[in-house]
Amino acid sequence: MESRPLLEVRDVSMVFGSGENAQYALRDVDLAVFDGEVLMLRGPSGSGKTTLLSIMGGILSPTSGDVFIDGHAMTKRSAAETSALRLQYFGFIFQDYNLFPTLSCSQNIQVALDLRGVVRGDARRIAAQTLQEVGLGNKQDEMPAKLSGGQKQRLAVARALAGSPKVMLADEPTAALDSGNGLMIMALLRDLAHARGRAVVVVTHDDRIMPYADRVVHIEDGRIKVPG
Ligand SMILES: Nc1ncnc2c1ncn2[C@@H]1O[C@H](COP(=O)(O)OP(=O)(O)OP(=O)(O)O)[C@@H](O)[C@H]1O
Repeated sequence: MESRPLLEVRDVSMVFGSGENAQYALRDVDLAVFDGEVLMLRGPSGSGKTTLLSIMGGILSPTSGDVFIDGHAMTKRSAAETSALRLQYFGFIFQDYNLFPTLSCSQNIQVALDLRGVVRGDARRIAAQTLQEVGLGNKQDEMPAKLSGGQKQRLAVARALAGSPKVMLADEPTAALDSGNGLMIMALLRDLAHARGRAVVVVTHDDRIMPYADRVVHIEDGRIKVPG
């Protein structure tokens, strides 16, 4: 039944340091992610989850192995080519929001669209629309400092959504939020996967959001743990 994965990690290993200080963060990892699913990555601290997420999105280049997005190799490319694929296919959400503090909510989204070559009038319109979608329609000109934690994360989600990513990668997106806000963020991400057929990968320690997972992958000591 399953078609070609949207994102595929093939035999990826990642070593930090060299010689006596070499440390394997990931070993021989294979993972396929399909459109329409929310995949959660779990595992103890230091097991390699963030490293894997960063490699999936082309933020880090693996020591060996390959990553494919929609059939395109992300690895063994120039930094400029990887960056272009990253912009075209991925959205990112982080625990600490990573907003631009000196820009308004709308401008935070518009700069992300500007990077993708969207012209200013369109960027303003898309920003307004995505803010509406995450329930911040009345905060367009507000500065991020004036928002609550939940609102800041919704703005970060809106910024990532605005680029219409095929894959959303989220690193502990609910860790700093109370339950209500955490569940609201997950509802937005699940809707992205289920209603719009995108893939969502979430690194999390947060038991409260586990009901939102379509699939859970466990990582230990840099390896995918096979169930059973
Ligand atoms: N830039 C780096 N330089 C050196 N070692 C690193 C680097 N990034 C990660 N590591 C090491 O790689 C291993 C995996 O780290 P990673 O952050 O991927 O784990 P994690 O599962 O996301 O942990 P946590 O749940 O605590 O965020 C750890 O031993 C970490 O110390």
